[in-house]
Amino acid sequence: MNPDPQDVAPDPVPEDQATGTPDPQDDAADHLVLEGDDDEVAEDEFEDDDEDADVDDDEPGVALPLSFGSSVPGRRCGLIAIVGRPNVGKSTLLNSLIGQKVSITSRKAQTTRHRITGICTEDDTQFVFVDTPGFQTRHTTRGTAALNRNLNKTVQSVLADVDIVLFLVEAGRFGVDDAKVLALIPPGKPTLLVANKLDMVHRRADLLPWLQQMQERHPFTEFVPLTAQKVPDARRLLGIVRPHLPEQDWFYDEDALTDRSDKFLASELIREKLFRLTGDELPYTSTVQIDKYVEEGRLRRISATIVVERDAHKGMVIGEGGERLKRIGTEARTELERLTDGRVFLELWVKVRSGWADDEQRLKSYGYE
Ligand SMILES: Nc1nc2c(ncn2[C@@H]2O[C@H](COP(=O)(O)OP(=O)(O)OP(=O)(O)O)[C@@H](O)[C@H]2O)c(=O)[nH]1
Repeated sequence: MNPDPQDVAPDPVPEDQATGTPDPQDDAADHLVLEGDDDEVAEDEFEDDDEDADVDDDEPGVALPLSFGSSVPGRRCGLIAIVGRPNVGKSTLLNSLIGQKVSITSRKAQTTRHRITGICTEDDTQFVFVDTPGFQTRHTTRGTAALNRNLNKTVQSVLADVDIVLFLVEAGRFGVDDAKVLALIPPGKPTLLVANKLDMVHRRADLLPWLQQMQERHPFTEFVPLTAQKVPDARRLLGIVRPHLPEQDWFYDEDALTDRSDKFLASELIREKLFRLTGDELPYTSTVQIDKYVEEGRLRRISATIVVERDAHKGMVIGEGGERLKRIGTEARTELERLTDGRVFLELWVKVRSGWADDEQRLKSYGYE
């Protein structure tokens, strides 16, 4: 949804001209556009996205956590990949592992450049699950060999970075699709053989010859039969994974992030920057609405509106000469780029909507039920 043309200044104001003078008369939006490396990226850089010219494709998985090396005694934190052929139960396992936690607070987010699919913090350990593109995609369009090669390369580089791999198969089965995934796991990488859908196996003893064959295929670190749908079963895995994660401080807050949608994540991040950078001045009734969220390859075009209750609040958000709005946008964009491992084009608006918090219709349009 685009901002209502009635409410919005007709011409986008470039970042360096973002106005700091809120219009007291109406709820016209003040507007800021952020793209690429702050001032350095010109609009036309985005024309040739398809060729990924402005995305560093050679290193999708090389970055280490920014907090790499720092350590809090007794704490562990690391990256985990869940891989397996389609339909083997990866999402089910992830859901059972991370449960229903949904709050994000990135107060001390020090993230990897990988796409995070879920985080679980248990006692002294933070488990960070990362996406492996290609195997997470349920319906890939019929690809060319080059595309497949590229996907495989991406998967391999992600797998090279993680601390441990959970290789999911259906207990008692191993087909061509499974073999293709297994072949991508780098030699020497700690890998658990997770035999899922154990509930479908009638006689456990039948698994023994199969297990023997599996051990001949790959030097698995451990064999874990389970039913991913059963939460205690899944969570037993955490204890097995834990010793494989390095001793270092957590990358995220204890109650951090989930696999909520990227759009939700974007609004939460902007909201977080908004409140952090306005301190106690801004009432908590202010909110952020995502008007547009478009993915174009690894570029995301995001348009968001900060909705405040009074003109005075609008001034606080914009700051002198637009400085504060610029900082909110820059910080949100930078973090979104890290989290999505891509480029972000962020457009920010500020609008006054008196009493929006009491207006049911608007609450709905801002994503509150
Ligand atoms: N019986 C049984 N079914 C399971 C189990 N785990 C997952 N399933 C079912 O298997 C199907 C596929 O599960 P998903 O979690 O979507 O599998 P996925 O590997 O994420 O699939 P893709 O997204 O296609 O890669 C779903 O119908 C699940 O309900 C299990 O432990 N037992």
